[in-house]
Amino acid sequence: MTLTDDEVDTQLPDEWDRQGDEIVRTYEFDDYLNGVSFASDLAEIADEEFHHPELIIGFRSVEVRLTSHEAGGITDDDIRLAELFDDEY
Ligand SMILES: C[C@H](O)[C@H](O)[C@H]1CNC2=NC(N)=NC(=O)C2=N1
Repeated sequence: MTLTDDEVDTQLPDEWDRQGDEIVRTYEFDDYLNGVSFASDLAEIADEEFHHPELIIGFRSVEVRLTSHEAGGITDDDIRLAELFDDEY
């Protein structure tokens, strides 16, 4: 279920980092409300996919953290969501 370290390294989209059992990207915006709107867009995608990130909304940024809680690590679901989120940005 969880990906191997090599699989994570090769499948992780370019702008994302691995931090332990999570993959992380921080998206930057020109103003606060654009970030909030983007976070809301991601929430819609997450609900459709039934796989939910942690979203940290900053002044002009949205930090996105993905992990697969039930599997206890990083899975294909996390990689898929990262790609869908990048398409939304
Ligand atoms: C019951 C469990 O919460 C659900 O199966 C889904 C909901 N969204 C989820 N989101 C994430 N990130 N990991 C999960 O394991 C997960 N499980």
